[in-house]
Amino acid sequence: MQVPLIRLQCGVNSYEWGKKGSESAAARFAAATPSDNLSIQADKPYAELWMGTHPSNPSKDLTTGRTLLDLCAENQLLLSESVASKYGAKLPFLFKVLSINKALSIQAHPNKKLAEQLHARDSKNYPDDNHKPEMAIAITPFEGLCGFRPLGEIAHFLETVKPLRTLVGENEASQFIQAAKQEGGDEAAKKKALQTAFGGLMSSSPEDIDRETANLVALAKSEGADFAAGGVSSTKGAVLAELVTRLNGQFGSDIGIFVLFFLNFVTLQPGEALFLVADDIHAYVSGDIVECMAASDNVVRAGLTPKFKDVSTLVDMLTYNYAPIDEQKMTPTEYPYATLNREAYSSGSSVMLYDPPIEEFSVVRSLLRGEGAKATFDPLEGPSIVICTGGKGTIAVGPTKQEIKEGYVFFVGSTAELVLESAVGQDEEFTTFKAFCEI
Ligand SMILES: NNC(=O)[C@@H](O)[C@H](O)[C@H](O)COP(=O)(O)O
Ligand SMILES: [Zn+2]
Repeated sequence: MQVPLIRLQCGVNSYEWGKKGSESAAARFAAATPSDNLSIQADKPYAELWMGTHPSNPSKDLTTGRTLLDLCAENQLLLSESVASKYGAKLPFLFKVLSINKALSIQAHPNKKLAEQLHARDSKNYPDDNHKPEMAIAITPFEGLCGFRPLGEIAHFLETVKPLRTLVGENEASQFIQAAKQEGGDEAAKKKALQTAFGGLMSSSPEDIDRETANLVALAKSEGADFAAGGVSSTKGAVLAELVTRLNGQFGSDIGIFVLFFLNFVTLQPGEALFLVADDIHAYVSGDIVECMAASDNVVRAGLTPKFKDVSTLVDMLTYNYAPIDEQKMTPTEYPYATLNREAYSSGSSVMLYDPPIEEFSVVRSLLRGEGAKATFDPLEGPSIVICTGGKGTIAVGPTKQEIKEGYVFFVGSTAELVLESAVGQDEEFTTFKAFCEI
């Protein structure tokens, strides 16, 4: 049976935070594939390229115009028996490119049980009954807020940033500081103190938020590097001052600006990654990323957004885990199921695996450097989606070979032996990301 290699036409969402026009990688990548309903407008934001079978923006077979969802429903072998029997006749993951001009919402994604409840209660705002653990891999330098800071850092900010302490509340702040400074101590009590302090912040009135935002921005502008008493080792005062003024410029007076002091500020260089389990609080701030997640579009938001906010649900659902920045990052490993040819080895090409601790997806990034560098992938018992984010080459499955360039997206059916070959110059790179599920 001929295993299919299907060129996909993928949709792009224009959320307000997306980069504008052709500055957006999501727009450029979408425009690389012929489409009768996409013409990039210079002043329009293009936030997310969606690759997959999610019904909100299903990818289509470029040749026939049929959705990948329909093709998988018709022939579950495209997914493999094991994947289709566990996840149904659709991809278990949703694969995206995000191009971020201004901060995404302060958000978390509900776990499976909560997703079912929210979907049953409010399917308009919660379109799926599925969890949404997600992984982000930087294509360009990326900034994000991910997970609660170590408690000592939050205590430092409550002691040194008066507008923050005012919004949290004097009692909640001092109880938190006391709990945070206890050596050892009861972990559950510390998380409870964190939830009380964070809940105090998030229940601030609009008048208080307006007043204290003005005070916070004035301090950030006047104190600069001395802001927040110089900050903490992971986020210096000058960085915080710049972030406060930047977010204020993007959103005006907003409780999300104060959440900065509770969450780790993470920067990723291209190829670095982070993984967020369900119920982990985060807000991406800038950069272009590849993102992969379980098949769901459930977002619980609480700030930095014009969209529907559900603050009480967010405060109640969070794990209140806290950890240093490095524990938020993922370390890729060499992918053992790809064979590089001599050109690829000698040019320093790489095939790296990003493998989060969940079943629905993993991602492989291939960097093939110079003409003729080639990677041959062992067949997978499951579906894959491949996107080229830089350079050009060919993609082949058995006797079927096609050209692939920046922005091209392909679906690769189960049990395919996939071959990627570079067609770039000596010192250039042919970069692809492949999301897949194999159980
Ligand atoms: N962390 N990234 C994600 O979860 C993306 O997949 C979501 O689609 C975005 O968060 C959506 O952000 P807004 O709701 O527009 O603020
Ligand atoms: Zn998210």
